[in-house]
Amino acid sequence: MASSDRVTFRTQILNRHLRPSHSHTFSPPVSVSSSPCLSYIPPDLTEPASSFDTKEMRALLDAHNIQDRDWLFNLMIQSNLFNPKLRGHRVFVCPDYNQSMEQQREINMRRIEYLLDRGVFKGWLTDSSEESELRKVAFNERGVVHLDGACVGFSLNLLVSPCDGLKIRSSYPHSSKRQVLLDFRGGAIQFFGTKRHHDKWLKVTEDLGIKGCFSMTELGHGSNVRGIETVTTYDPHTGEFVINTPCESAQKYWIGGAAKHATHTIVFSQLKIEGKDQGVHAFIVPIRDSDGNVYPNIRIADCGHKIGLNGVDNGRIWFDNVHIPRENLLNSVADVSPDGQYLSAIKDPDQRFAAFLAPLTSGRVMIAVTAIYISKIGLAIAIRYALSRRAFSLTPNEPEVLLLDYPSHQRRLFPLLAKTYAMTFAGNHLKSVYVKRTPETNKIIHVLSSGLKATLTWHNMRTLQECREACGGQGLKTENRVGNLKAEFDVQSTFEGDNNVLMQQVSKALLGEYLAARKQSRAFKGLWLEHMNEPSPVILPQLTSSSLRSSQFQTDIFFLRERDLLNRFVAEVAAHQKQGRSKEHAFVLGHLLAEDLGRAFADKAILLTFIEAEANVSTGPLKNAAAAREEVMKLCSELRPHALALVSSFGIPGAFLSPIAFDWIEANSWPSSQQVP
Ligand SMILES: Cc1cc2nc3c(=O)[nH]c(=O)nc-3n(C[C@H](O)[C@H](O)[C@H](O)COP(=O)(O)OP(=O)(O)OC[C@H]3O[C@@H](n4cnc5c(N)ncnc54)[C@H](O)[C@@H]3O)c2cc1C
Repeated sequence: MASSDRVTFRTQILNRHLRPSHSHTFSPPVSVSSSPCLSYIPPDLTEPASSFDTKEMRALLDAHNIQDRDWLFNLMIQSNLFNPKLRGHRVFVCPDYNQSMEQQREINMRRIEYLLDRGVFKGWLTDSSEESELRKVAFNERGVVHLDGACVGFSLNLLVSPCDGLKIRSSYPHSSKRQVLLDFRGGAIQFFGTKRHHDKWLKVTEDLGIKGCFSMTELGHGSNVRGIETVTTYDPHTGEFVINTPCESAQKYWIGGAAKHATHTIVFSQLKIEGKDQGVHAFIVPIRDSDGNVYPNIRIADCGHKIGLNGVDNGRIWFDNVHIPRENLLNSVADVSPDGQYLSAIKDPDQRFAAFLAPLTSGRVMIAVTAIYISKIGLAIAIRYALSRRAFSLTPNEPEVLLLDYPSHQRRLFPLLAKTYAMTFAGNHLKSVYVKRTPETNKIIHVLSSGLKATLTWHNMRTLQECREACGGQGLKTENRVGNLKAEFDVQSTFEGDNNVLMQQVSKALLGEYLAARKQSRAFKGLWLEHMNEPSPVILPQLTSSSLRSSQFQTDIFFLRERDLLNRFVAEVAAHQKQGRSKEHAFVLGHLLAEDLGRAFADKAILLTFIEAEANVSTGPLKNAAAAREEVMKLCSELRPHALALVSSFGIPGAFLSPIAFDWIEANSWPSSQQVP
């Protein structure tokens, strides 16, 4: 077709679209007569009378700062920035899903400023009391519930604390916009700095006088923080550090807040003093002026559009011999004197690195607990939908069956609901040990937050996928949120410590304690391994419904699993050592067992915290698959009458269902008690 013909052809098509001929116009029917297919009765979703009070249940689940959470929500619904919507006499806030990436980034900033003006971030960085920390967590949870990724923007990235990118590794704080900007991801300044940094930087950051970001990851090194290639040297003549990106793989990558808004960053870099490499250290580096102009010798590029979390402006940064004052070294673990001497009380580089990264747990704590809130959103949506949607009649001319009355639908959603309920208590426990942290509890917080972050975020993604499918085609609509939540929160399994790498850290810590206790012939202490001091639990061959539901049985089986994995790992490595094949096989085994052991630890932690929270937990894992299925269906039918009240408070009444059971039922790989050493 000649180009002029093509133009004519296109013009005709456009013309037809814009001015449709009469014959192509869709005319709605003049009147819609009543017909059976229109006798749809909307579901009655008023809160049902149930055997428990949903307000009390919410208090139990949220556990703290209930009024603060409601106060924050009220602030949000008073501003159009949060897109409030009235539906059925209730106000909801949700993101505007039609915004471009640029619009999402800008509105996030304006939301943060709006909340800042109303005192939401008061004391965010300057008040480290237990109450203040719990308030922060509550705000994060509340924000996440209502804003999807935009809230991540609000909640995790903007404030300079250790939460947005905190990967532990591996560790940098995970990222929401608030966390990035206000927290410098995970309170890096609080944790890595000393008084001189606290006095100078915390208040101004809290007031958004400067906006921080957290530059740990590089193009070439993510989980492996020790391998980063940015290099910093010290010039005693000027009293300045000089930061350099020596090669392309050393460019900082994924830095939340860097692409547009951040004025300062914390750069993680190798420190070289007089030619000697002293390992990874952190420095405060100004990158932009308050008008947004990037400083000389710094180059910044945008990471571009992502599958989710587009309210966060992730960027790449290169440093070309950038000079900063000596005082900008965050010196909690090591310092450099004006004449260029490297000073640290910790001589061993491995220990120094561990001490350096140890405080970066807040991001993981925050991610673990918010993941549970996201699961709650998905479940509330899917279960409410299943109480309104009908499909197929069992007998002709009878009403169609509610989705939630199908046993298969119950089997899909209720175990996830029950697990989410149980995991809430694990999350609450994690928060409480975190806010009460002392140097002695650092190790258990590291292990617990790693195991729970991985387990809860994996659970969240699995839950959202099931909820999406349970809503059928409606699950695909962005405004129904579930699909969008999948995209926004998928990254939780990667940042703040990749889940698989975190599980390796958990198993490494458990094995370390196991080997030390065995070598020194001492009792197990810490890391919740004290059960190993007792004789191995014996699982009875005949399991009944009541024994399955007893908390004794459930704890026994979890203890047994952990004991079995530890014993097996050590025995197998020893056997390979004998055969002179130690290293490679230990490496392979370590990797294969690491995740199992990490999961075993996290499941045990969830169960124990659940039991502690609920006096009479029952139900449990089954070895016999047929009996297991029967038991699960029984439990589902017990849960069914309460389903709506449950999602209204995100809980289940009493304690008749132990969610963890379902994992066990599905996994037929459990060794019999006879096989356990
Ligand atoms: C949206 C987003 C925001 C981010 N924000 C920030 C930020 O603000 N600041 C910042 O510094 N970083 C940030 N990051 C980076 C993030 O922390 C890293 O992506 C993460 O640590 C993983 O590193 P990586 O991408 O290099 O993956 P890799 O480390 O390359 O891992 C890739 C895969 O290999 C596996 N793997 C790696 N090592 C091992 C091993 N030893 N054994 C077995 N398997 C292994 C992992 O499990 C993973 O599946 C962000 C990332 C994203 C996506």
